[in-house]
Amino acid sequence: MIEAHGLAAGYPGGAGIHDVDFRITAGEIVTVIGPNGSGKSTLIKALIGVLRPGAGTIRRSPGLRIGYVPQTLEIGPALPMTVERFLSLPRGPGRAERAAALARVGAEGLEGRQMSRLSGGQFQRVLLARAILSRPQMLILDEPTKGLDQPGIAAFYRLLEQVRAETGCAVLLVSHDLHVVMGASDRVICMNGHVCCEGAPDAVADAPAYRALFGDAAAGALALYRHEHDHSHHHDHDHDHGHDHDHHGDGPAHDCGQNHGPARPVGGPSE
Ligand SMILES: Nc1ncnc2c1ncn2[C@@H]1O[C@H](COP(=O)(O)OP(=O)(O)OP(=O)(O)O)[C@@H](O)[C@H]1O
Repeated sequence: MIEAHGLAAGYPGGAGIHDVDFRITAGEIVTVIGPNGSGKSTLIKALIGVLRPGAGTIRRSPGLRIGYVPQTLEIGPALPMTVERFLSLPRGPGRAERAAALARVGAEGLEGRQMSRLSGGQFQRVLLARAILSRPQMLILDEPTKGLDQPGIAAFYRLLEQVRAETGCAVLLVSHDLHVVMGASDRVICMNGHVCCEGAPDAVADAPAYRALFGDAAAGALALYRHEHDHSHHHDHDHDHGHDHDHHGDGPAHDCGQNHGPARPVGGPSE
């Protein structure tokens, strides 16, 4: 759906990403992880075309419909806007379509509520409802679970899996929720200015670059992930969420070490 080679993109002063090869295919859930400032949002912006690459190539499937959920969207009380109004801008889908989108993301009945008065989890669901209204072939979400508690994060990931299963859309997301990411992604891309390592969650979890970047957080997330994984997935090809982790790159993670790019010491996945 999207393929990039030798991609560099950034800002005056030199911050950004370089030498990134990337691809995502139909129906995949791919998560980009990495420390603060490691270029995750920059990669997303380049892929969706709001940031012009300084080098490399990006190819998108012709007519690719992308539903984008941005990292931040401030709608304060100074800007009164109901959920219904928010969903009807700018494309103007019909009332039934809006209600169906809200129902699909588990936010039914919120139409009349003010956006500024939604809880964090409700707000994220409404953003997702808006993104799926364009019937995207790919959903791109930049830290959609920021500010949610653990059950909220897990529920949101289950929701993404459901939407993927129902619509077949690919999902590309940025996240700091290491242990949930490991359980819910087909493929993980670990960034630090460039792609440090990538592959199936198991393979990335074992990659030295991943462990070097995330330190103790990596070990903790891995232990939790493996524990949960043992109990919740049976690899029997009968999952109700319609995918199988074994389909996607179960070889060793591609690991190009951690001596390139703007690496800086990090104590954990988020500040
Ligand atoms: N608009 C901008 N102008 C200048 N520099 C920027 C801009 N946006 C981001 N940067 C810089 O580019 C680098 C990568 O930022 P980016 O937002 O892609 O990181 P990130 O991995 O998404 O971080 P976080 O986890 O904190 O959201 C950082 O050094 C950041 O300071």
